[in-house]
Amino acid sequence: MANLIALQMTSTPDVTENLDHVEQQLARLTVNEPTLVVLPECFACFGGGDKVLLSIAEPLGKGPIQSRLSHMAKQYGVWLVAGSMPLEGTHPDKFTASCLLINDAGERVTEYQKIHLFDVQVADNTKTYCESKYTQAGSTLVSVKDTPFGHLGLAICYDVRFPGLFQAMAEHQALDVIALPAAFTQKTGEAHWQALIKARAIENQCYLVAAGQTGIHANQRQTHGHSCIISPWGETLAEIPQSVGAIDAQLDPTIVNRIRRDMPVYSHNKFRSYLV
Ligand SMILES: O=C(O)CNC(=O)[C@H](CS)NC(=O)CCC(=O)C(=O)O
Repeated sequence: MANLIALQMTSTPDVTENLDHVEQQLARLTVNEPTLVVLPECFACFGGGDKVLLSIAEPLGKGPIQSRLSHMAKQYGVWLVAGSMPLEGTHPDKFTASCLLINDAGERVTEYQKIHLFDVQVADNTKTYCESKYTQAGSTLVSVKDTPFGHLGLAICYDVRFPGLFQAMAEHQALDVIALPAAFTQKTGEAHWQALIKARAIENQCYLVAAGQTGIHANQRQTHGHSCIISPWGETLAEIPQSVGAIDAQLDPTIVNRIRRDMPVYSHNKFRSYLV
């Protein structure tokens, strides 16, 4: 057994304030089994604009944000999926939206760079989202086999709309958990969030831990919240509507195995590419 946790936040442009908040939440946990804590997209800095994000972008493996995350993971004995944070890319005017997986010894296990960027018109007060203006898209799928949580897949926010990403991660081995840091808009979240996260959990027959931003941010953007932990059968195991805080659920591998035994969609699938 293992424990799955999502932190829901209303992050501000102030990095120290946001990291202090993460630390307060971690300090409250009782950890006596492997614990995965998923932080929202842009947990360290939100609503300050792209110049601020560019100014705090760190090289991979170096810098105050990564160093503090590593200390916290070790001190509180948890695995961290550090939402997304800006890291220096290869383009001088852009950063990557990077999700770091840090183990309970404080070591970086992997980095995933958001692949699908949110260049979308939304009928809210922001109207035009153009993430690619300041974000350099990733192009590599990242999942990690053999974690204490099984085969763990990483995806960020808008990525959840592209089921092919998850199918590709599961090509050779089914996913056991999907970690999904997010900052869904209030508008699109109301319409689609729950259906999307449930669909990804059901079709992959895996746990899904979705950690969201919530509330109204410094730039007046409103995010949807509704952080959720979904079971491999599509049940909502834990949910926090629009407040700030933590939710948790148990990961039980026997449930995953039973669902896959009774309904073996993974082996029934005629569209896995190596079968075609
Ligand atoms: O740019 C930042 O400050 C932080 N990044 C985000 O908030 C990102 C890109 S704008 N948001 C999303 O991907 C929302 C997706 C979404 O809402 C949907 O798919 O409906």
